[in-house]
Amino acid sequence: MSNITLELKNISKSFGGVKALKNIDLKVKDGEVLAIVGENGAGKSTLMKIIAGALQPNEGSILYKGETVTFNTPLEAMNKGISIVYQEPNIFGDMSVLENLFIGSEMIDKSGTIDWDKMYKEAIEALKLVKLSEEIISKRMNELSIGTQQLVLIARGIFKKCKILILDEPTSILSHAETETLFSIIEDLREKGVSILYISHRLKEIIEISDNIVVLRDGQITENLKPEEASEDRIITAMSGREVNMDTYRDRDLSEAPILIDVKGLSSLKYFEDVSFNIKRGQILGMYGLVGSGRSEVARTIFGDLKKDNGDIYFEGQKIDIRSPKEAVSKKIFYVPEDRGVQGLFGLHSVQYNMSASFIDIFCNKLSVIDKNKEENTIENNIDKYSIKTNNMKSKITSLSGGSQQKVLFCRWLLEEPKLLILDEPTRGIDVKTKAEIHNYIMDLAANGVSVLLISSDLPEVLMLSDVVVTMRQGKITGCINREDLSEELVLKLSVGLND
Ligand SMILES: Nc1ncnc2c1ncn2[C@@H]1O[C@H](COP(=O)(O)OP(=O)(O)OP(=O)(O)O)[C@@H](O)[C@H]1O
Repeated sequence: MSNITLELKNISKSFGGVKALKNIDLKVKDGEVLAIVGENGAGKSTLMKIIAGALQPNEGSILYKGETVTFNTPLEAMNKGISIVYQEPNIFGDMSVLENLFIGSEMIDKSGTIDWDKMYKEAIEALKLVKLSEEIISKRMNELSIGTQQLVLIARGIFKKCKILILDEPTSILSHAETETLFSIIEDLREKGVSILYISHRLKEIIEISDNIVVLRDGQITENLKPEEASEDRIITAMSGREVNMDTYRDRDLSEAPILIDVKGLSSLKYFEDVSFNIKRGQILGMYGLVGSGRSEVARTIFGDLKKDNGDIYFEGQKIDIRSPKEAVSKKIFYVPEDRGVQGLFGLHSVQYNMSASFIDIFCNKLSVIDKNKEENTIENNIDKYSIKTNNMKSKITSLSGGSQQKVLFCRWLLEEPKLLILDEPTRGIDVKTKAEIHNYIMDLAANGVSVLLISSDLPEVLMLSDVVVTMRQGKITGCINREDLSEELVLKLSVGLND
């Protein structure tokens, strides 16, 4: 058939003993939006990396526009019209948007020097495709929000003869408005005949935008669904092979619960100002705001990772002055950060090291010697409990799928029981089944008296788990809504300033 852009035949890929993909057959049509779903570690990213030339299969062949091809590098694939945009923006932060757009494919004039004028003109066109203004062209990438960085990378992927665009979990870091923009970009591309391969754990959006849904489980395709026949439950069952209970919130009466932490007029002037809220014992306080609203910085200040300029924090009724994360941890305030790659994980180390890094002393005997058996049994149990896909606990953390890395980080902070657990985007990149498990786990912790500060851009998650929601905008608190008054509309209005 002439309208098949890409065909994979019998593709397999192993990493050591892990068979990441087994005999994959897949066809992608012109202008098709094909969603790829699966649990963490199912093989989605590996499959996409093979199509984009970042990995080579052990077996099988790829036909692109009817011809058998081998891509040895992503640049080779990109030059043929296949681009990939990864989940975590792969940027050169100190370089300009212009430089990032052209890195590796700079334009050279007749005299052999870089033709900045020509590149600038093309950059304007490229940014138009993703609805970004040319004003950002000279800015450094790390001056932009993470969502805008992602859109710049999408612009880089599509503005030159793009035939296939692969998006690996694009919306997990995009704001509501940026997600809407992305969907309209996808619509434009579909009309131009560009095929989109779209990985996401957000099933609602998949049903909304895709033409077909392919379900991967343990490296194999288990189902091929049309969105009109694919309810969220059906997809989840296909992904996990069993039904998952997504119903989480349990009503609790917290009227008598004492206040654990009382934040009064807290400011860190570069990021936020005059922030006040309190969290009771066993209460989940959701903090919602657009990227850049100052939510993570509030969390980092409470954790002693950023310096406060003004305001007070009372913890268990006592005024405290936390000047380092170490002091916070000693008070049983734990923080699972947003950006696992930069802030959370030790990339050169094993799963074991990464899981026990913060609380190694709990495995020590009276002589302060690490009881290896105790440590390894605990790690093994967690790997099992959270279905972390890894060869074994000695594997390097970076060999795990994104979702499994996140689970390791989460487990690390639950080795000891916190009093206040700060979770910054706890389920970003986590599959629906594990997400439901983590939600249940958060509810269990709260039921046992742990207070939770939940920062999340996943509005349904915030609405489902929180007893109270605080909204932030441009470094200020714009609202505090009790559970009985919560609605998606109200939270969004307050976080974009429509209630001003
Ligand atoms: N470079 C690597 N070295 C060793 N194992 C790897 C490597 N890359 C992936 N794997 C393994 O291959 C399997 C599939 O991983 P992959 O990243 O493709 O999953 P995924 O479906 O994209 O998961 P997620 O949703 O968590 O991102 C996992 O078991 C993972 O640990």
